[in-house]
Amino acid sequence: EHPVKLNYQSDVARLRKIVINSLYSHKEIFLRELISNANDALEKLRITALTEKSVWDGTDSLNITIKAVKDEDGTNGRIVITDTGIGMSPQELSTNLGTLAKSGTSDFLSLAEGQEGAATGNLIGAFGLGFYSSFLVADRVQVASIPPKTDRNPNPVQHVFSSSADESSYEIFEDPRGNTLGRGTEITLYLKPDSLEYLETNAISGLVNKHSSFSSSFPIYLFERWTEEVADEEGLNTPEVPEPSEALNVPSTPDEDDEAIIEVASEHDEAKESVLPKVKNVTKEEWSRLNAQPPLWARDPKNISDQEYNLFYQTFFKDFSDPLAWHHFSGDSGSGVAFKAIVFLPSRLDAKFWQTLPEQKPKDVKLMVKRVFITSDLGDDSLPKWASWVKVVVDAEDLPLNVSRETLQSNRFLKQLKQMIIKRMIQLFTKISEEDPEKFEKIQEVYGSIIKLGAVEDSKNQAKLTSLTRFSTNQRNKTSLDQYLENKKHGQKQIFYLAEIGKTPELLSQSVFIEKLHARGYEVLLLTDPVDEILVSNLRQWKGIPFQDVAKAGLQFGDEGLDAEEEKEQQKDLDEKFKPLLDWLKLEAKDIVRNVVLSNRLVKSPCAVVANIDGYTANVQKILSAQNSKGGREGLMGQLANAKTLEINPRSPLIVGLLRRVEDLATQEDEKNIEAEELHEVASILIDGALVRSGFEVPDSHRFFSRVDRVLRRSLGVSETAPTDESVKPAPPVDSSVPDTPVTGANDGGIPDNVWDKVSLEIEEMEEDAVSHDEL
Ligand SMILES: Nc1ncnc2c1ncn2[C@@H]1O[C@H](COP(=O)(O)OP(=O)(O)OP(=O)(O)O)[C@@H](O)[C@H]1O
Repeated sequence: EHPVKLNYQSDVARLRKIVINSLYSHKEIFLRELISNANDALEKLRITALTEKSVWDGTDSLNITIKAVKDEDGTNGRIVITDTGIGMSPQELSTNLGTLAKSGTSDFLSLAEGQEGAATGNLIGAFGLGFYSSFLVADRVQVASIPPKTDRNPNPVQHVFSSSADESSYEIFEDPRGNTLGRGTEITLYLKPDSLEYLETNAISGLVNKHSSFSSSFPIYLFERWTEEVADEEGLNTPEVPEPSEALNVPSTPDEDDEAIIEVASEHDEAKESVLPKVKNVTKEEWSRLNAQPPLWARDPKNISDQEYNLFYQTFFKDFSDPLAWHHFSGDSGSGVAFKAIVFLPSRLDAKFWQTLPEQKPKDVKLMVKRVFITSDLGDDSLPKWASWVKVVVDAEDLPLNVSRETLQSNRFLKQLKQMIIKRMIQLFTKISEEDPEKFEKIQEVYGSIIKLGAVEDSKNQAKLTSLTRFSTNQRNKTSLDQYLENKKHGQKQIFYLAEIGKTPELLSQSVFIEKLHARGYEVLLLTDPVDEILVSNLRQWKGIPFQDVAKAGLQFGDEGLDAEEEKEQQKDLDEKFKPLLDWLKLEAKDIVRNVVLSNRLVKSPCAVVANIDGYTANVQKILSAQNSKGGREGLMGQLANAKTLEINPRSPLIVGLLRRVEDLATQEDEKNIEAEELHEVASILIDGALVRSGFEVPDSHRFFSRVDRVLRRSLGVSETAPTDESVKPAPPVDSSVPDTPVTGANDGGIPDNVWDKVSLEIEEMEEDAVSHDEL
């Protein structure tokens, strides 16, 4: 049988290129990926054997072996990774390794191709690049494989898949060595000159400990060979181990019992003690078990270092960055199922989390039973959207092992599991908030909005989650609602807040609405996150104290009743004094606001527009008009839009000046017309200015600016009526003809002009042809 040469599917070629070019700094992951494939193949064999006894009778061992082989001259070498798993037929070798069957691959590829190094690393980490990571360290890879005997395939034949890193094709041929494997797959990596460090067994055992001790529940053995000096005494000769077999040779199935070899080593120790021994060099070898430790989650947290957790997390959840925090615990579900679990908070959210929120489903809650992975789909008992990003491993002790999806779904354990994960997440957040302010800041950065979303979504845990929310205020950067209440002033019966989406807290803190509150020392929450205002209107109150939007009517400091009689008198005088201005402004502003009052919230600014209780704040109006532009609800909008009040500041000189002019107006009958026109304009600008200052839009910006222009003219002493010279040069007359030669110079320098010359020459020749044809 001749080798068959086949071309890689184009996606594979692209993926291999990305792997080779951009993952260089992560090249060590090849081993983790190949071990994880071997593990999957063993798992598949075991599961197939449940229904098809002939593939595995349960006696021979299921394991993974790794052997590094140096070339004779020591310059090059290869690593051979073998498993006794399900194996592949020649067709499977071709479809599994020569094509990419995964959905979403093309999307992934186009994403990865637009990114550099580290970013690609993250992407690929999330994607899992499997077999192709071989080419990070190998310039040639050979995969020998043979599936188990079955009724349909009673005489399987071992085949080899062979490919070089720089070729766009691969070969498949019958293994000239025959059926050396019996069953399973053997991958031989011919190492690149820059990857020869992996020929050292220490490097391999280091990597397996680092990345793979938790990625396989099957034993992993490493072939070790070393030279020792032993006493050269008769009868004590240790026979030399034969030299390593030729390429593609298979290591014998490792002895499950390593003890014998250790004994040899102790003999050597004794020998060393003898006086003047004759020594000779003896080559020794053994298969040593690498992943003897139980999986991390099954161990005692006391004996696990942070670094181990980090590495476990990275390997298990394929995330290249460390987790922000974790919680490792064991328990009993209450329905009698004992389990161990670790809840991890990743250090960042998926970039698309918020855009894809409506479809969010957790994909990293991994349910294991007795250390064997069962599912990460909890079906109906899935976590709520706000918590869907959490990464969890749960290992239950006594659910039936081969639970099907149906029985899983109806299992009480899953319902309890969901509650438990949420509970532990909140506990973890709370603990960090109490014990580690620095880390809590990081939590706020990544999960601040998520926690608020949770408080809105999850009514059962609303109080706990709300306690964990933090807000900027006019006085400090981050405050909890409880801290806010601790800081409230005597008599204060409202939690003051101001909301404007997309503004910075710094900008918000300069709003007219908090001028007086700020000057008097009251704290105001500054809400800039879209979910902030949703949360506040959802909560309505915290510990019995209602929230008060300071851009709305109804604001009370709470110490009004404490004012001295004298102050009340003063207020009454002011009301009386400004009555003419208030009445006049009410008429002027009747299309925009429902009322005009003296303000108790302004200090410096002359005026502001405040939404009535039933009206919309500028923030809400913006959201609504964005929605409204897509149709509907105009009537309500219009009606509620002027549910506003114009507040004026009686202490502002501008307002005092305006009062005086309005009073004069009443007395000076003769000049009334011009004067009234001018004042009308001032009032319009003042009202429009108040709207803008308060975050609203002016109803007609064109009119607004022509008024401003007129006032500017007046203050510059320029005639208000002097016309602007509006004459402009008109465009040339209509010309509908199409140029018969392309306009030179119109090609923006992209194509040189002489090319156009040639093109037009050809066009001319063609035209001549056409003419002569007609004449015929
Ligand atoms: N050691 C092996 N034994 C049997 N089949 C294997 C082995 N290694 C790979 N395969 C087959 O080749 C396929 C492709 O492997 P590859 O590593 O590229 O992707 P994957 O394992 O499916 O995905 P991922 O690496 O993201 O988990 C596997 O799905 C499996 O069917």
